[in-house]
Amino acid sequence: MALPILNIRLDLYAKFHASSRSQHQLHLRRLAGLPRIVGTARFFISGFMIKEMANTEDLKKSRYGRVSNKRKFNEELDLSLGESYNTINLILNKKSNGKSSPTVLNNSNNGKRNGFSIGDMVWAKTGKYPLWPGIVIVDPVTNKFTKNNNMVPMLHIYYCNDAHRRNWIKIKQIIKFSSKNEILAGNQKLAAQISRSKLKFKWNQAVEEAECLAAMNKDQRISSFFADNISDANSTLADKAGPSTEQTTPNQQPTETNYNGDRLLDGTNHEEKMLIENDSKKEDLKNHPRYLIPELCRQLYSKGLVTGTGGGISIKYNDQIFIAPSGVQKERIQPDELFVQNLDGEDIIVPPSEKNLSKSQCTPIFMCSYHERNAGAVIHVHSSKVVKLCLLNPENEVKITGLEMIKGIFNEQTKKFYDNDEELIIPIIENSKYEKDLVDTFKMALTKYPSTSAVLVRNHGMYVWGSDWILAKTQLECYEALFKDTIFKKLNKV
Ligand SMILES: CSC[C@@H](O)[C@@H](O)C(=O)COP(=O)(O)O
Ligand SMILES: [Zn+2]
Repeated sequence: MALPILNIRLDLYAKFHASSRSQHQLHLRRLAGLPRIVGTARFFISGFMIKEMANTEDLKKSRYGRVSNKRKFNEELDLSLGESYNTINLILNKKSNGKSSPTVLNNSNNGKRNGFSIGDMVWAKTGKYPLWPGIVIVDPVTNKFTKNNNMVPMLHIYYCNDAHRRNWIKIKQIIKFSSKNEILAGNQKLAAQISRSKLKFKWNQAVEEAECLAAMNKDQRISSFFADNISDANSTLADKAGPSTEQTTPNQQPTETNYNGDRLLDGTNHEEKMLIENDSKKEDLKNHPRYLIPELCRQLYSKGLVTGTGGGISIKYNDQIFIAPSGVQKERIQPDELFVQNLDGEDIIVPPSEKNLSKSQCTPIFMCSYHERNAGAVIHVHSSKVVKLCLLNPENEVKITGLEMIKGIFNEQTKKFYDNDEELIIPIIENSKYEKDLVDTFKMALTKYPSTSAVLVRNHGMYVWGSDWILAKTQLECYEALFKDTIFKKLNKV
């Protein structure tokens, strides 16, 4: 089984890349050759998966209320809360409520639709499946928990004991959750359907899970639900499909008949299909800044670029600016420790108050990059290569020629990547006591060097940005390689 799974994953990954049309990715393939780039990113993604798989063991041991893997617990919880901000109008108190969850700062209405709101336990009826328990949670793709489909109100439901599956359901097919005894007592048809259903065992487990979840408050419920379902997603691939298999992907809704045969039209069998769906959902989640920032910080730390609490990252996501906390070990950042603000600098979500965190001191520079350069992500690193290069280069700019990696740098003025025979000029600004005091000279450098995608700060490090986090990261890698070779050239006068 290991090989087919691996192939499906690599295939998914290849599809992900093939569908990417962004200019810089095409360019990078040209620059470095597809295998190398794919290899690097594959390493990144497979590393993530290996970690997830390793975590699964811990999670499996602990169903309900017994979350043994705190990191995964928090990641899942925080993502749902973070993403919910845009549209759900969730009221959460600005003050600490004593729970470890990020605080959504929003004072709009009560976020109910036909009496349902995020975190509500429900019974949902879909297709031929028996009434199935689930939770109302936002769709991670659209950030909404409710929508209209041809004027018909729908809710987005995640199902219990169904491998983290979800779909949109008409509200008229949903009722408030009640216990197993109550629902069966009032519904003889359901009792009969369950007794002869192949899904009987799975349904009973789902109900058991739902009853445990129903006893929790909404925050605990959502986090516990995701913690358990991650383990399910990895451990029950051979299970029969549950209720969500009719329309597991919001935009593309497979019909029931897709799942009736052993082998589907695209050549995959039922188990493979389930695996692909699970993986593609994880793909959505992995590209969320709540996952990306901690993950990228760990990678940068391992390269010595954000050590001793220095450096940081910010990513823009649907006009929300995610920012790492200040003065913490950057390789240990948890998803709930991120700050989220809008482009005007107003806080949207802040970490739990008991964590006593403050926003990165680099925030003014991050914001400057968003406003002045329409960046999608900004990375600040304390690069020893930058420090050395600035020592060897007292001018207020560094010029680099004749190196292949120049092709990985995007010229912000021409909107094209450099060619390797072009001269790359990167501005250097002087360091200051506080990061915020760099803003004026940083801005001046942006004006003076409209082509640049990085600013070096003497004796300190650099800021590098890109239209998205991938370009910010790959340019950082190219700059680091260029600086290493330029230092060598300067030292050896070649
Ligand atoms: C080692 S202290 C470094 C800080 O002064 C600053 O330069 C920095 O890069 C990190 O700022 P932070 O506020 O932790 O995000
Ligand atoms: Zn710094």
